[in-house]
Amino acid sequence: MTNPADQVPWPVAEFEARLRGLGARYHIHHPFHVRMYEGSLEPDQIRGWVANRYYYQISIPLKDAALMAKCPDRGVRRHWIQRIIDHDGRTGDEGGIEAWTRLGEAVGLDRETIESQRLVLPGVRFAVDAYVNFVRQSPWEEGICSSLTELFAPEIHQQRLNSWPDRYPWIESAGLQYFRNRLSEARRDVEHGLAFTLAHFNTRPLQERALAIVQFKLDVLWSMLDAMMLAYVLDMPPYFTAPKAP
Ligand SMILES: O=C(O)c1cc(C(=O)O)c2c(n1)C(=O)C(=O)c1cc(C(=O)O)[nH]c1-2
Repeated sequence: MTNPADQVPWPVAEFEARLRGLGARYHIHHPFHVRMYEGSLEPDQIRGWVANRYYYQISIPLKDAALMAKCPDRGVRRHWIQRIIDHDGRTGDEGGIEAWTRLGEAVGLDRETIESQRLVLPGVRFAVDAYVNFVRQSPWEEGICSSLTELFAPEIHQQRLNSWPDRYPWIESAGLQYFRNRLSEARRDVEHGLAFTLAHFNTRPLQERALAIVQFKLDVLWSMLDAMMLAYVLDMPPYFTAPKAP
């Protein structure tokens, strides 16, 4: 039998604290990310990360467009459209995907290699696609909730800005502009996404659903780094044990 106390919604402050508590599982704690922060990654490992994360960057506007396409609320769309502009850019402000590509060039990748997606690992592709497909298939309100890992993103961008210049002095500082831009963009996005989630997910089952959605998104981010850890740190890229093609 369910306990009626389990059906009472958490007060908003407690719900918010539970959402924020999921930060303990953010990919900032993944061993690949810890190595990156500590400065112990080799240039090729940094290049692998940037080339793989490119796939996340180009998928985010597809995810945001899918959400907008089914959102009947004009006020929400007015907020959400800014996310697409942030990544795709406009004339005179080339946006996040271009800034990420410049980060790729600053770490020694050429544009063609990044844009070809040749270095994207299957595990990263599957994880990112799972996020886009989740938003395609779910109610738009759940799509908004799934962006809430961005609560924890300013800290991770700031950590990179603090550590990379000392630990990876071979990377030109101009290449880090993406992280600088995201500090304010992520804060603004999450203010809206969090206020919406706290108001909309207002019964206990909905609140529990919201926590499960954010956990799913944490799984996406963690799994991306698992694939990179295996390929670039543990030297076990896909098919490394498979017989060579004749
Ligand atoms: O570098 C990171 O660790 C990181 C994480 C996340 C995130 O938490 O999903 C995003 C970003 N960066 C990011 O730059 C970004 O534009 C972004 C958009 C979203 C989203 O779910 O809509 N997450 C993130």
